[in-house]
Amino acid sequence: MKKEHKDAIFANPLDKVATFSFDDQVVQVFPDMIKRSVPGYSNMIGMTGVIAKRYWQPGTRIYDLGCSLGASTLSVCHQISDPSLEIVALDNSQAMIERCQQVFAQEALTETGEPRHIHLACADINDSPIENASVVILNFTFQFLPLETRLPLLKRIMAGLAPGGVLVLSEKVRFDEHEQQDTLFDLHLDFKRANGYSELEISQKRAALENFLQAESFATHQQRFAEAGFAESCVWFQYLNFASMLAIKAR
Ligand SMILES: Nc1ncnc2c1ncn2[C@@H]1O[C@H](C[S@+](CC[C@H]([NH3+])C(=O)[O-])CC(=O)[O-])[C@@H](O)[C@H]1O
Ligand SMILES: O=C(O)C(=O)Cc1ccccc1
Repeated sequence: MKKEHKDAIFANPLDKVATFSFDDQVVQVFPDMIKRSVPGYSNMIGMTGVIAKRYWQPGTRIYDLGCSLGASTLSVCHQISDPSLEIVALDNSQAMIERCQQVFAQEALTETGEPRHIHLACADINDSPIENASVVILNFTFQFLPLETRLPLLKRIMAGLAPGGVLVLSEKVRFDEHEQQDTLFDLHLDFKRANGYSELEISQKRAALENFLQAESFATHQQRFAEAGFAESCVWFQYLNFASMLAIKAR
């Protein structure tokens, strides 16, 4: 395994903070960055595999949309040992896909050491077919999609899911009540400080994410799930302003 590098991307003053990009530099430090930035990340990833095990229907696929370095796919592989399982893992960052390919070659193996059936591709999830799925995972990806593409994507996911299938959606969320928003937002900054990020790193990253990561409220997510045709949705995890939801298609 390649050594995991510490995230210091925003540690030095930048003349101009460019919009965040999932480039080579981010790929190098991504596991460290996401663990130190997203409260509850490991819990949500770990439980994603457990949820997948309950909802996966043999003969159908699992989709990991915005797979980055494949953490959700690996969680699924740890929980579902059936070698017939087919996973489609997509990301539109070529740098992520190249590194993810190495991770899967080393870690995504069956009990007998064979490679798992994973279709890994560099693709925009907004123009990729979603077919014959029983589990669709969007772990911290939906928040980066342009707002107007969010409902159309959920409708395509709904259409590609088998009856009784599930969507796992993990996101940064925002709150309509100002006090709650301020409290949980400030505590997230404290979470980052406690994980060793400096004020400069925090403020430069915040500038880089402005208008790029657009968090929405639980109410907005719930309304959209219903509009896309999901029979049921719920929040199954929340840690500060990060949460994971399930949306289930009727049987
Ligand atoms: N339109 C798009 N099409 C495909 N990929 C996209 C698109 N937009 C963004 N991405 C990809 O979505 C990923 C988001 S990271 C996901 C973490 C992973 N799920 C994890 O649980 O470890 C979360 C984060 O960095 O906060 C990046 O790899 C982008 O390239
Ligand atoms: O760092 C933040 O403030 C976040 O919202 C999470 C995040 C984590 C990794 C890449 C981009 C955003």
